[in-house]
Amino acid sequence: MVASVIDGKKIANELHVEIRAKADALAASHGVVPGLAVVLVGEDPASAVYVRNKVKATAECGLKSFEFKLPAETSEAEVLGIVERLNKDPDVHGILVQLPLPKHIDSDKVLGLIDPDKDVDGFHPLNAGRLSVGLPGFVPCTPRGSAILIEKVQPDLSGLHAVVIGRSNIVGKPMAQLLLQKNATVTIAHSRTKDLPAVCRTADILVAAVGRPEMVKADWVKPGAIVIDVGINRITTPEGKGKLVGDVAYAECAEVAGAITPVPGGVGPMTIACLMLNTLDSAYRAAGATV
Ligand SMILES: Nc1nc(=O)c2c([nH]1)NC[C@@H]1CN(c3ccc(C(=O)N[C@@H](CCC(=O)O)C(=O)O)cc3)C=[N+]21
Repeated sequence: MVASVIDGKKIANELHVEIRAKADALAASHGVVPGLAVVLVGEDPASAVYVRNKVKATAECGLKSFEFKLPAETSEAEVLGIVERLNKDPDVHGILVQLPLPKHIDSDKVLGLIDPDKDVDGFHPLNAGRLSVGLPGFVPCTPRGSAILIEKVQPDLSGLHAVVIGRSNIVGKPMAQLLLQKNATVTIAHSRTKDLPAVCRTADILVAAVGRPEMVKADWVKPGAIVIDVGINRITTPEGKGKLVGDVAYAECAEVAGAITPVPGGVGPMTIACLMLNTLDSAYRAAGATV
């Protein structure tokens, strides 16, 4: 079997068009332009692309973008102060504090201070709790984007087994919650899972979110399975060139899977589209308008 390629970039661009229309409608009806504030502390080379793509997407979607680029030695108190200001700013509907933060800053403290109603990353414990009990709230962007991709291929997950490799608060856990909400039978696997390849082979839907380049091999994949690759790893090829690869050995797994996301061009662009979507939702809620 040769897998169909799930084109995350195309689906993300289609979402941008829909978001643009809804943002323009909100501006016309309520005079409100959805605003996203991004706080960056220090220089993380991997985040440069992310920030660039985010700025491009906000423009495409007709959203306002507020950038706060702070030096690595910025104190925790200063970052907390900025978050407090953004919490109060009516032009800001979404706040994203880019992770990882420098070691001298307690990220739990910073994330916990973000107004849950502006927490477009969905990282605040209140939003994590809302997701786990099925209340409306912000869903983290990467799992939300991955769920949209899965739905395009397979709208009905009841009776299907989903295996999520990775148990992070940012991807693995919320991904599992979303799949459960959609009636999949869900296994969360991780580094201590016994015979991980065998567990993965039972998956109708396999989501890899571990941050290990090309860890998932062809013989881990059930023939016909949907494979979602959340990993974005920068590696150096034997020829000394930089290259972006996922957590899935793409070429060999594409020969076994039914559908698979590429890296780049898969989950990454969907993460950004969902950040736009969460910001749009937030602005609609703040304006008391219905999407
Ligand atoms: N508070 C917070 N929220 C985040 O969501 C967050 C974060 N911190 N810190 C950094 C990571 C990383 N991340 C990416 C999202 C999209 C692409 C992306 O668009 N990738 C494209 C292009 C990749 C490329 O060409 O380098 C793709 O996969 O096709 C990459 C990386 C979000 N993160």
